[in-house]
Amino acid sequence: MSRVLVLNVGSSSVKYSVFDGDDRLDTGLTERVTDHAAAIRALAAHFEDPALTAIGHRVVHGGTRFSAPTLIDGTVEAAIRDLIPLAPLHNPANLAGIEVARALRPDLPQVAVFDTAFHRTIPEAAATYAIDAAVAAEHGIRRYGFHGTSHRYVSRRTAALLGWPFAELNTIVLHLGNGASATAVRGGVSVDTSMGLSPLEGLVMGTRPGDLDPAIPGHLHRAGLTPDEVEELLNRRSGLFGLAGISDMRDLLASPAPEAALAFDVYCHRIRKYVGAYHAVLGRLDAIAFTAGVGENSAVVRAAVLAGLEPLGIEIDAALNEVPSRQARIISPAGARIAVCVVPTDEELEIAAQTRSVLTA
Ligand SMILES: Nc1ncnc2c1ncn2[C@@H]1O[C@H](COP(=O)(O)OP(=O)(O)O)[C@@H](O)[C@H]1O
Ligand SMILES: CC(=O)OP(=O)(O)O
Ligand SMILES: [Mg+2]
Repeated sequence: MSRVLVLNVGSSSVKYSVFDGDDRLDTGLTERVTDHAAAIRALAAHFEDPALTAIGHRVVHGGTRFSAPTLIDGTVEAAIRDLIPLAPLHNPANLAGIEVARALRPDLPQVAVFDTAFHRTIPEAAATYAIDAAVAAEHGIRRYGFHGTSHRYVSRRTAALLGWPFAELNTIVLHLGNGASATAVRGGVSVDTSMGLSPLEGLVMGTRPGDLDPAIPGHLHRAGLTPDEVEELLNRRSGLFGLAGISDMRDLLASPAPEAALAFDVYCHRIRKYVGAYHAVLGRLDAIAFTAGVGENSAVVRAAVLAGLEPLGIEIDAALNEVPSRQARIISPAGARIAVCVVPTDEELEIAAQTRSVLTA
């Protein structure tokens, strides 16, 4: 039996799990992380297990080069490093995880599982930005999409929950964590997603704005901010934090400040827009799945996002929505045309399976 340690280093959290096959032997979560390298080093004891056979890593940006899980060597590590400008909150932290793992267990194979991989199926019409085609080609400017490991896992779990073949179900997955993204999944395949070249586009997040008028960065630059200051503003001082000074949804919901109420409204309005857009992209919509920290735990957010969408066939049962549970579950009324579900993501389980698939291939 192969034993795999998985590291999932996100923008605000570090998660690890140890699996024997699909059995989770151990798991842990550090939240509200600012120093990722220190949070990873604190896990050193978990790397020492002599029964480990591999280490699997979540890596956020894989560019066009990686569409499958990949055994990490110096060349792969350099490629992940080259993509840092496109994922400045994530790829450095993912590399820190790889470096700590290599230092502690040079004897073990390490595998990278990329957030971008699931989205390599997005059609050109959705992946192409309407700018000068030669400039876009020269600079690799296209929609890559992120959280793909989660969108893949959750869309498959949603099909299992509903008893539908994965290859026939059309789903909108709303991954609402510190980073957040929406994906339209048609028959098991990602056909559009809200994050783009980088994990900045789309939904409002803890510290990132999501969609913006593209004039804004240039306007701020001409007003005196350096390009690095604009990047910093957009990655770390926007989103819920920019609007209300609070990036964590639990704290935002507990705040009585009017800025917090506005931030909540902006956050939910943006998600609603994407639900409508992806309903149109899919044509026939069968299911909406809420996942990740906010999506799994906040009944208030789920209710606000979908309120008033009954004319689209989208409805939540208020009592079912409020039931606290860690299980995948349906929260739409019995007989609803579109199933609304809460489906806990498990990026670590998916990364462990993909890690094993590389080593047994
Ligand atoms: N009970 C809850 N109610 C509302 N939000 C929650 C709850 N539990 C966690 N969250 C939110 O989930 C977000 C973190 O989600 P998570 O998926 O763990 O993040 P990451 O993007 O770092 O992986 C935070 O904004 C946190 O406040
Ligand atoms: C891609 C991304 O935003 O990831 P996270 O939600 O972990 O920050
Ligand atoms: Mg996450």
